[in-house]
Order: sequence, then C-alpha cells, then structure tokens
Amino acid sequence: MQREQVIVVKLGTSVLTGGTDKLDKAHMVELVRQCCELKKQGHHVILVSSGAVAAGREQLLKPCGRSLIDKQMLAAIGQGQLIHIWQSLFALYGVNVGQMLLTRADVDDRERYLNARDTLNALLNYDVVPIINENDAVATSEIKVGDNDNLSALVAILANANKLLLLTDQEGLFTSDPRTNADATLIGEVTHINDELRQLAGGSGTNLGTGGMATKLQAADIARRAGVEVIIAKGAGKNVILKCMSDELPGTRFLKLTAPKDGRKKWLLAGPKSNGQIVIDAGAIGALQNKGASLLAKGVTNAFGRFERGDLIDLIDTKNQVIARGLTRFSSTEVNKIKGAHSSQIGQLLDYDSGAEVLHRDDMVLL
Ligand SMILES: Nc1ncnc2c1ncn2[C@@H]1O[C@H](COP(=O)(O)OP(=O)(O)O)[C@@H](O)[C@H]1O
Ligand SMILES: N[C@@H](CCC(=O)OP(=O)(O)O)C(=O)O
Repeated sequence: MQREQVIVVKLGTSVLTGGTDKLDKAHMVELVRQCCELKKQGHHVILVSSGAVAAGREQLLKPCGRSLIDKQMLAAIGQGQLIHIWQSLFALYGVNVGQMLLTRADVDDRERYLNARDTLNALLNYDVVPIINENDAVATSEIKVGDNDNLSALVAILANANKLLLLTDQEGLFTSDPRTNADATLIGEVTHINDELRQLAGGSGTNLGTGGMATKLQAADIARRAGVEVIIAKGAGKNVILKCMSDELPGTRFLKLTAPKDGRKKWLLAGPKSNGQIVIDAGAIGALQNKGASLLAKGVTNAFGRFERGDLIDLIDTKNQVIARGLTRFSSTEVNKIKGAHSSQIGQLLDYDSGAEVLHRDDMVLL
C-alpha cells in the first residue's frame, strides 16, 4: 500500500448535479463510497464541495436570477441542505464530517490562516472528513475567493496535501473546449503552465459552473508550486477517485514542483492580497530566478501603491508580469528614495542604515 496521503477532492456543481438542476444523490453516494474506501486504506480525505447555490435553487421552488445577491441568498438556503446530505451519506459508512466555510479573508490574514489550518488538521486527526465551501452568503466581492477551484488550491496548501483532484464534467483539460470543438483532444500530462496553455482553457460552458477550465488552471498553478500533484478528471467516471490514486490515472495530470519548506512561504503562495508592486529590471530578475538572490535596491526601477516595512508586495517586470512576492524590508516612500541606488548609498539616502536588501530571499517566493 502507498504511504498515507492527504487528498483534496474538489467536486464542481457540474458533477454534483450531473448537469441537471438538482443534486444527484445517487452519484453523491458513489463519491462518498470512494472517499471512504480511501480512508480505509489509511489516507485522509478533504472535500471541497460546490453545490450550495444549486441546492438552494432546488429548494426554493421559485424562479430566481443569477445576480450576486441572488446567488448569496441561494447559497444561504442551500448550504445547510448540502451539508445535511453529505453528513447522512458519510454516516452510512460510519464517518463523521465537519463543515468549514471560508473566504479569502481567512487566507489573507496570517493569523486566521493558521487558525483555519489548525482546525483542518484537528478534523483530520480525529478522522473526520472536512467539507469545505466558500462562505458565499457573507462573502462580498472584496473578500471572495470567487470560485471553488482556487479555493481548493488554498485548502490543499493549508492541509499540506499530496494530491488535489479537480472533478468536473469533462475528462480533463482539452486542447480547446470540447463543448464547442469536436476535434479537441485530451491533454494527458502538463509539466509547464504558460500563457499558451492558458489560452486553451475557456470559461464554463454551462450556467451551472463557475470559471470553467480557466480557474482550474489557476488552481493547478498555485497548488503544484506548493508541491501538490493536481489531476483534472471526470467526476462521473467509474471509480474516478480511486483511479486517481492508482497507476491508471484518468484525465489530465499536472506534475508538482519542489515546494518551499517554510510555512510562511507556503502562505505567500496561497496568495494573500498584496499591498503594492515593485518594478524590477532584467538583471534583478535573472539574479532572483537563476541565483536565488535577494532583491537589492539597484535592481528596482519603480514602486506603486502605499506599503510599509513588513507588508506583502509583488515584484513585477516592465510588462506587469508578477515575478515573485514577499515581505518588503522598506516602505514605499523609502523604496522610491533608494530605487536604482548602490547598496553603499542607502545609509546616506535614508539617513539610517536598514541593510541593503529590499526583499530578502527568505521572505520571498518566485512565481
Ligand atoms: N480546454 C478545455 N477543456 C475542457 N473543458 C473546457 C475547456 N475550456 C472550457 N471548458 C469548459 O469548462 C467546463 C467545466 O468547468 P465548470 O463549468 O466551471 O465546471 P465545474 O462545476 O466542474 O467547476 C466544461 O464543461 C467545458 O465546457
Ligand atoms: N460556492 C458555490 C460554487 C462556486 C464554484 O466555483 O462552482 P463550481 O465551478 O461548480 O465548482 C456553491 O456552493 O454553489
């Protein structure tokens, strides 16, 4: 048997409803059976379950629109129903579930992030299956993750997971949306996520899902940097969850990258909101990417936004592409004074000596 693993299974609305306007309970019980089988093999399972809005629509029995407030109201109605169904299905196998409803704010703030991580770990230690969804009913656009693909990547980082399974209504990532292109072919394995690949991934082809393949690629990009293997596969496939743990992998597999060991760096990868941007030149980009260097003032060409020492900022190139993120050692006012300066000039420019690194490599992750 393989060593015990932590597996995050994300179930899209498309899987839970089978493309209809109702939750497909017969299929949900089949998914639960597979999760419980994995637990029996000694693995830990975490579900990121969409479906609250769909469950609310089914429950309300009145026509309701698709605006943000409509969806928030439907989620408030449907989330209780959804967790009740999961609870009763897992109970058939004698397994307890625990509900966690998160928003981006729970990830942005490092203390809240650690609280969420501790709760998640405590549930796993007690052999409970955490069932996670966005707290749609209260999440305003400012604090919303927005889609459960990205949420599941954050959960995989929180839980230090080995695998993230993104289960949906297609076999995996195709060369274009198979709903509109009959010639589209399945991509079996992805080693690099670049703009060319992103162009293949369209939005949701239905009214049910949020984000389509575009948000699945974003999620895969985040999770694999944190050392999580990601698989996109068809949730209706026979034994799909069990197959994802075998050599007979279904769908599209994204190879994991080497993850930073430091917990704070993993938190940076989870993508808390940045307070500003520092523009760096080609020489600095090369030093960061090829030599693992810290960022010196000499490589800084500009700074945007207002930030203080210790705040999270993005390092960008002249085309606005984010190269790295981290915790700055200077405020925006200070960065603007010392940009382009040699390290030996900094004490003179600022009237005090705060060291030469604008962003130390220990406080930085490359993207
Ligand atoms: N390149 C692609 N490969 C596969 N599916 C794609 C692609 N581009 C867009 N899609 C669409 O993404 C949809 C799945 O995403 P979504 O509707 O958000 O489902 P879920 O509820 O599972 O998150 C598919 O039904 C498909 O129409
Ligand atoms: N939080 C929402 C789902 C949001 C979402 O990303 O949906 P999906 O694309 O179906 O995974 C809900 O429970 O209805």
